[in-house]
Amino acid sequence: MAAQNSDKHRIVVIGGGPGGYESAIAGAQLGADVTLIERTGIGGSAVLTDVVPSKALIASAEAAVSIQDADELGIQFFVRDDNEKPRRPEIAVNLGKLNQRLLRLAQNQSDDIRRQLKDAGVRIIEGHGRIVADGEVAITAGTAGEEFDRVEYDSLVISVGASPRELDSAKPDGERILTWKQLYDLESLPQHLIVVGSGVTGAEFASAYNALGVEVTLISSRDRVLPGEDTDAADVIEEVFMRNGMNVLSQTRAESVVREGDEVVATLSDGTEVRGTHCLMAVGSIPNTADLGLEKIGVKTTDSGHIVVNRVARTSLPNVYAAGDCSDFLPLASVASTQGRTAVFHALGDQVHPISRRNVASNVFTYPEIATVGWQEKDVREQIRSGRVYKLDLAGNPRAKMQGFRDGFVKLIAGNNLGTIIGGVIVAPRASELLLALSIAIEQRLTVDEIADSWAVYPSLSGSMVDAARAMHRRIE
Ligand SMILES: Cc1cc2nc3c(=O)[nH]c(=O)nc-3n(C[C@H](O)[C@H](O)[C@H](O)COP(=O)(O)OP(=O)(O)OC[C@H]3O[C@@H](n4cnc5c(N)ncnc54)[C@H](O)[C@@H]3O)c2cc1C
Ligand SMILES: NC(=O)c1ccc[n+]([C@@H]2O[C@H](COP(=O)([O-])OP(=O)(O)OC[C@H]3O[C@@H](n4cnc5c(N)ncnc54)[C@H](O)[C@@H]3O)[C@@H](O)[C@H]2O)c1
Repeated sequence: MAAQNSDKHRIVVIGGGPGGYESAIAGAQLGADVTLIERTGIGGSAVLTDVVPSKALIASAEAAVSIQDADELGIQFFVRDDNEKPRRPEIAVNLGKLNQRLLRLAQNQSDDIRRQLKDAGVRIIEGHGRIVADGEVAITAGTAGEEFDRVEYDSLVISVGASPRELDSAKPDGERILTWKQLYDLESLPQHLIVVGSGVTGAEFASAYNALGVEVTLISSRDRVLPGEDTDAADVIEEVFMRNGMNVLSQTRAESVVREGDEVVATLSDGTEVRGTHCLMAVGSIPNTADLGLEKIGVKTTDSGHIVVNRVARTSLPNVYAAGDCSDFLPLASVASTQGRTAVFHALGDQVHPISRRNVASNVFTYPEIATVGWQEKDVREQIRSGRVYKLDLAGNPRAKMQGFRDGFVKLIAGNNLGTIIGGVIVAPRASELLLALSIAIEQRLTVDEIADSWAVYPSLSGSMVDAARAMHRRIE
């Protein structure tokens, strides 16, 4: 049994991703005795295989886009041949080097988090945690290995994340048929990448590989890509994808994906075959809750295996919390860490702000990006929330023109009466950096007139938010 200090509140955290490490650090900060159990690597999938490497890949893709777009801004690249004649240079993507950089970044971040946990006084145990009784977790070497330790808890935080969903008819082989975690093993760019699934994961990778010069076919089971996003925003992204030569196949499912030598063959629901050199399966995730012993203590889960939590991340048991992708809240790294902190504050009797699903900000890192917060136009149209909507295209924004940005918009959603901002969508390069103003407006219940009276720099993309707010002004009767 690990040496715990039973004079203190003992918190055990299973899983070392954003949900887990944030809760562990918060617990230690508040004076608890904290043990964190992690079976793969500190930082979790978020740091090691999902958020960090994918966003670093997207940074490289953005560099490639800047090179492609430079010509329009009058910047040309050339080399002189032996006769001093200018020629266009070849631009090559060294995927091996690029991937090494991403993995190095991920490992550095994991090391930083481990240091933070150690400095905070968190006990880290490497192994697979499994609940054996109310108040007790056993640790084994790997999922099927020998038990080598036990820890006791007053409060338990489960933050075990999720794993890529696999289809029996399209099993990843790690070489040609890949999950997003296996993409980083590629040494050179695929000639033709088939992406199955046009949710956020599929769309982000399709966008990035397309920008890196890869032929991409995106198989989307819905009417349009990104079915969960604002429809105007999804339309912009689909249009940009197609303009950039991506083959988008909508309203069709990949029934199977198999390997034929150096090719992969995806068979669609109508029997059509799509041939490529590689296939990325991006068909969603399943929570890692199956082999955790939840049934031993009666923690309630949904049919999909997600742990049911309330707004302070508490499960059906008063001393058990769940944070992140294994819970039935939103699968975002930012949400996981907020849930983790909230859980521990609640367990230790500190001040708690229950999380409001509606106010969570999110971003799709395609090119351009889609940043979203608050109520959406769909909610207004379906009369779930009353309000009015105004959309202003970026094409008229002076800064956008200067920078050569053609695609995108700002959409504000405001209450009918006072014009209080209740939601918004920004589609623009780096929209993620512009969204905070809208998040603050929503949290602080600012009105369109208060945004309209705020100063934006001229020229700036954020000026479009002020312009949209001005257009929404109504005379107060
Ligand atoms: C490709 C991709 C890109 C993404 N990009 C973004 C983004 O840009 N922004 C954003 O906000 N979100 C993004 N997400 C979502 C984000 O990755 C998740 O929401 C986040 O990882 C959730 O954190 P977590 O702590 O719940 O789980 P994880 O990060 O998955 O960590 C869980 C950890 O628990 C460990 N574990 C599991 N079971 C056990 C056990 N029994 N014992 C011990 N350890 C265990 C695992 O090894 C893992 O390390 C992305 C997701 C994907 C797939
Ligand atoms: N930038 C970010 O913050 C970011 C990035 C990636 C993921 N995420 C998080 O992860 C969540 C999950 O996103 P996701 O894209 O991984 O999964 P998802 O479940 O949202 O999307 C998977 C898509 O694949 C489709 N699909 C399933 N089987 C198919 C088949 N056989 N053929 C064709 N299509 C098929 C589904 O209809 C669905 O639209 C997101 O909601 C988001 O919260 C966030």
